[in-house]
Amino acid sequence: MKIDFGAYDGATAASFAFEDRSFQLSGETDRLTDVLLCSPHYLAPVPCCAVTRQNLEQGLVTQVDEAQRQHGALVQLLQAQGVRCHMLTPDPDLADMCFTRDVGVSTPWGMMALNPAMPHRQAEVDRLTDAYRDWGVPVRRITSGTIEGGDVCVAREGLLILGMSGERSSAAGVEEFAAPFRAAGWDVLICPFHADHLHLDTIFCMVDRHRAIGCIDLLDPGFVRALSAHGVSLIPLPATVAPSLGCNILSLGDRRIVTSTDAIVPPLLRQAGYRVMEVDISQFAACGGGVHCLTQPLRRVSTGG
Ligand SMILES: NC(=O)NCCC[C@H](N)C(=O)O
Repeated sequence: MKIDFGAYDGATAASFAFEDRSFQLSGETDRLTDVLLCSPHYLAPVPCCAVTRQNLEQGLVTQVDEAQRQHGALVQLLQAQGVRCHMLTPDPDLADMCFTRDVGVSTPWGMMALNPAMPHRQAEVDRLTDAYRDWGVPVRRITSGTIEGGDVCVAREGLLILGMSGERSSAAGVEEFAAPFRAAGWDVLICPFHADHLHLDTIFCMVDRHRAIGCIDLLDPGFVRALSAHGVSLIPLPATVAPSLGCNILSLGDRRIVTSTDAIVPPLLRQAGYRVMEVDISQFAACGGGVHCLTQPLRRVSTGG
């Protein structure tokens, strides 16, 4: 039976025949087939993270038209790469709703709605679960502590990585999220980091099953050792790329990576043999989020690489 699922039509949800509602993924760098986004129609700077606060002090005013243009270009790039883009309807009361990454995560056992620490982001989860209910997508919800998707990295089959600054993701939230993974025998690495960096995905992202990029000076040394012990090598980045969201990349699988336009990260990744596609996300970076934050992968398929 076909169900209707919101697909991109420029700004709002539209009808799209979707035959399989079993969203799941087991690895952050497997081939991306479906992703959830939300137009930045109501994007506004909220002084809830260090980057936005600093930009506001310097007079930041968000340009929504330009944000929509940049977001549209990201969607077009994803579609051109064969990724189905599904859209949440933006809500005028939810200024950060375009950062879909933070409110839900696809797991090997289906969709998990998260529990953001920031009060102004909590209603985003209700919009997400409403949409999943309308689309017939089963979803479970985190109920204890707080956890935001920028701190979740389903690295590869058998390895879950979670960031925990204590401000956005708490020990209780992290443990509730990790429980089914631990029960299934996955290794779980927890990376503590300073809350100024907001989420783990601003300082660490996987680029394939055995390689990651990371701001080496901002990562916990114990975490870096544990990565190495799990066979994950790190391409070290300078700490300066964190606030510009240069480390916040999206793997499409098959050695394809979407990055922001940046002088450091794209050349490093190309040199390492990846196909890099750059997009201008300056309007979002000013509000604390990059390419990874703007995308909630729904399904990835393993290609065995
Ligand atoms: N994963 C991410 O790092 N998401 C960016 C969220 C930015 C938003 N202004 C926030 O502070 O929640």
